[in-house]
Amino acid sequence: MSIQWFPGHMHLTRKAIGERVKTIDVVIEMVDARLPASSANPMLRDLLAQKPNLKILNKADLADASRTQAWLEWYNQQDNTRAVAMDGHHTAPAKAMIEACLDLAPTRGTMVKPMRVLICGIPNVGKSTLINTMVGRRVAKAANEPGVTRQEQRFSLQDGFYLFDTPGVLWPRIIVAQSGYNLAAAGSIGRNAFDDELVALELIAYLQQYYASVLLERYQVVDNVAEVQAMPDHELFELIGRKRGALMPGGRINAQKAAEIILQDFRSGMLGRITLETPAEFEEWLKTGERLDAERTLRKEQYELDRQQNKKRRKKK
Ligand SMILES: Nc1nc2c(ncn2[C@@H]2O[C@H](COP(=O)(O)OP(=O)(O)OP(=O)(O)O)[C@@H](O)[C@H]2O)c(=O)[nH]1
Repeated sequence: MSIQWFPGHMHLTRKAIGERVKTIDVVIEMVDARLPASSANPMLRDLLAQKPNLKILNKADLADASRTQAWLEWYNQQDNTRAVAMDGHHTAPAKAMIEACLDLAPTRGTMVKPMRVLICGIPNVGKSTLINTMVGRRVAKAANEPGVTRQEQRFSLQDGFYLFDTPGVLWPRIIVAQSGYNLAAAGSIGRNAFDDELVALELIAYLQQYYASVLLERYQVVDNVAEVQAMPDHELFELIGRKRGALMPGGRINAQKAAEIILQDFRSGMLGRITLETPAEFEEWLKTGERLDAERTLRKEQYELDRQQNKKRRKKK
């Protein structure tokens, strides 16, 4: 699936982060606990390599608790990195973020040497919500549409602790195919950048494999888990659409409407707590993605070389 969503302001964001990070003590990258690796930003990884890093797995209330635990362990094994999981609407876990930053940069956090923290994350991951929770009132704009945060803002969270907010960012290229589907399923990429039906089918296929009982309970279109697992994904999709009234005149399935119902059920948590990737799974996807990407780059270079040679030949004639 190719994703055509890359607003121009993201180039500016990259530049702004590069500048800002020079005077920053800890960088927080907020990711979506339902898809931690897919919602991380490879561009940030390079920009921020030298700084202590706090990963916030946000929307943990929507994610599978045991998988969240596995991700926290995976991140906490990495150098210079801590990870916490939270629901950005609640104050107590949000405060854990302050503790984790002080742990990562123990010499900062006083009036003389204030802690300067930068919070980054892809659009819609929940940065504004967390800032509003931390500050105790609505200072950052939160919305259920990607890309609402724009200007950099600075917030004082307590004496000697400053939080800088950056505009929403996304990478220019998604190397892992599954990441595109997972981001789309979670609603983290702009509408019209993807095909809802395709995304819903991918989601169903994944749920059949790992969360079949969730599909059984929510939609009750077959009698047991084994039937959910055995059915081709498009047949299950159609049964769900019919059951939920996604029909066109004449009784044909309205695939767009069926897809929207399923995606909305996932996004709102109506399907239950679900995580779309594990650390081991993502490592596999990444290997495949990087191999395909290297092949694509090679093909592109070869094409460019051929083009240059043809041009020279034409000139000689
Ligand atoms: N269930 C749940 N929803 C959350 C959580 N945090 C944020 N949300 C919701 O996610 C949506 C996006 O949150 P924002 O705070 O606007 O996200 P943002 O990262 O500031 O987004 P941009 O402005 O696009 O950069 C809103 O509908 C929030 O209510 C959370 O921990 N759990």
